[in-house]
Amino acid sequence: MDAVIEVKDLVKEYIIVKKESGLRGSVKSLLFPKKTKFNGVNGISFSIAPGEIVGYIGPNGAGKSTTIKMLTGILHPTAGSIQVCGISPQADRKAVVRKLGVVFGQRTQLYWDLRLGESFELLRRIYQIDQQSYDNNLAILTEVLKLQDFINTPVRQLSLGQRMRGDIAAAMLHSPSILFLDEPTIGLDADAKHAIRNFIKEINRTRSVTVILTTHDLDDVEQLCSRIIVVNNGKIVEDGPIDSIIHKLTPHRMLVVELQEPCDDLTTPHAEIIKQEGLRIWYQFEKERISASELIAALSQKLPIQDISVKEPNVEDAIRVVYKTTATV
Ligand SMILES: Nc1ncnc2c1ncn2[C@@H]1O[C@H](COP(=O)(O)OP(=O)(O)OP(=O)(O)O)[C@@H](O)[C@H]1O
Repeated sequence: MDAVIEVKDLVKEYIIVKKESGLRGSVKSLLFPKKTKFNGVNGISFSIAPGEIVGYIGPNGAGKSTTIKMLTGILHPTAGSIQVCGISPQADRKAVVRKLGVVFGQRTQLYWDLRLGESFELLRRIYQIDQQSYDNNLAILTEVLKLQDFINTPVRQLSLGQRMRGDIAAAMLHSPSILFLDEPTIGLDADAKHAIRNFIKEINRTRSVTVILTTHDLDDVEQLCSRIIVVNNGKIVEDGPIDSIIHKLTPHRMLVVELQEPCDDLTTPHAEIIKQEGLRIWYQFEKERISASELIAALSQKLPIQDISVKEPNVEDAIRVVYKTTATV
């Protein structure tokens, strides 16, 4: 199937002014600024198929927002090419914007002084959405995002969770086929996160909306994304299905053993003890070298075991490995 987003060798160069220390340094930098070039995004390529939910993740300063801003036409790339539904955002931003819904968790596209419903109405006029599809969309969005209790509240009086639901509805009013979400659950309580995650799943399932999500909340990633693209220092360091990235990066599993009574020798040649608290011991083992059941059998021979559990590595364990190994690249 043809990609809805195709990015090739994307580069964004920023010019930064290096400040010298002290008052004299500050004055000197002001009069004779020392400019250096720096690539916030440094040669990124990927393609996204229709209906995918992709987590675009990476540590602070990795280049996520810079990429999203270029995809939505806010920033101009220094080099490389972008196609969104076959259109370049640089060549025809208006046409691309019609295909996109964009939500920046830290900012709002709603109007502070208007009621939420009035903000939507204003966006209807700006986007020139025909009345019937607007009415249909608003009815669905109001129900799924549970907006009815605050649709007549001025935007400035909305709580963060209500405002975020309003912003997501605003981004979906013109029925975009692609939704960019930048930190959509930041600062929200568990209920609001749940509502937003459900909504994302729902629009993806029922309308095949393609979703690109940047987030530091790995629960978002685990619950929503089938694929992750991990960026660091402006480059892609991993791209693929979550399960295979976890499998590749975390060859270890954990066996947690609870003993009936203290024992002198807890060691085994098959696993490493990485933590002990009272009668509870955490053994780390390589899943390629020994299976959990073989390790349990070996330990049962020598230890009086009360209880046992196996902990599988999750996306957080894998991401920690990526960030650690690419921090200084
Ligand atoms: N306008 C700018 N001028 C100069 N440098 C910039 C500018 N915007 C971003 N940068 C730098 O480019 C790099 C990538 O920034 P970007 O905002 O894309 O990161 P990010 O992955 O979105 O980070 P975060 O998770 O903190 O939001 C960072 O080193 C940042 O300091």
